Amino acid sequence: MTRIAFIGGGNMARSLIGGLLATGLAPADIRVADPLAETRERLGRDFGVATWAENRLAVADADVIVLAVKPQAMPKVHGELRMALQGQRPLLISIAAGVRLDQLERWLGALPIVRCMPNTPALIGAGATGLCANHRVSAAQRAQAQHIMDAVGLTRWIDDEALMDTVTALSGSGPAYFFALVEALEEAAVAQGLPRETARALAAQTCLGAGRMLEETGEAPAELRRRVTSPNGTTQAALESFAADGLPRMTARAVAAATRRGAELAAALDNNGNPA
Ligand SMILES: NC(=O)C1=CN([C@@H]2O[C@H](COP(=O)(O)OP(=O)(O)OC[C@H]3O[C@@H](n4cnc5c(N)ncnc54)[C@H](OP(=O)(O)O)[C@@H]3O)[C@@H](O)[C@H]2O)C=CC1
Ligand SMILES: O=C(O)[C@@H]1CCC=N1
Repeated sequence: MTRIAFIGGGNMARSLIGGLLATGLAPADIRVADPLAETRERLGRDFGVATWAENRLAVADADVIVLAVKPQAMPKVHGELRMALQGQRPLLISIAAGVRLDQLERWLGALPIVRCMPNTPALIGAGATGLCANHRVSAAQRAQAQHIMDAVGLTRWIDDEALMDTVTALSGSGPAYFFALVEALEEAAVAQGLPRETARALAAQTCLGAGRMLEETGEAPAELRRRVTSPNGTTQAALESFAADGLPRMTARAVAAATRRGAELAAALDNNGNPA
């Protein structure tokens, strides 16, 4: 039995808790700390997990602690946890964007730490998570972290921590890019006269269908794209328009901006955990 304590009960904690419970983990093995009474009540109601207002109470006797707060909340959290964790040696899992392993060690002590970058589809078991461990993480703890993240979707270990900001920019933020594309497709179709509900349903199902084809056929995206694109047909007209408007360059710039932002979030915390 693994007791997992979540620090922060927001969007990502909800996604992970929902996914873990769906795989059979007992609600009694999950505890959550969040400052907001309303958030705690909702977690208790929706998932049947125990909640606390104080972080130190939630982490007592936890085997795994998941830090699920915004990077900006880290200074407060590490101040509260450092004392509480004296004499305890849990596995720490941080999902905070940008925050580096060396920073977490400096703030929380020489603990085994896995830095993860999941995404919100974890809520429906379709998450994608990159994981990166410090040298204190044992093989058993590595398996433990992977087990938790496997419960909510696909996992990949990232050996070079510097690439975790890239993972964040790709799959951490990525669901929002696809939602934005579905929104844009919906708007384009509505502008041409399609009823909104129909436009949204067709756009969303197309996104789902394309994703499932990638997964189920194992074909390269370029090959699947080629099969949709009849010579001189409608798809070719649209793809040429995308190319003329610089879709690959736009995408590369967006991913670079998100990657940079991850590093900035960490740099802002470098002053002993306090915002610079
Ligand atoms: N959202 C996403 O798609 C992803 C997010 N992440 C990372 O996950 C982390 C959480 O993001 P997300 O779930 O979206 O954020 P949320 O704001 O939804 O959740 C964070 C929660 O932590 C609570 N909190 C704030 N301060 C403390 C504290 N001192 N102790 C305990 N809890 C506290 C917040 O309460 P209150 O609201 O009252 O401040 C809030 O309920 C971030 O670091 C983010 O980078 C990673 C992958 C994907
Ligand atoms: O936008 C953010 O900073 C977080 C990290 C990845 C997804 N959401």
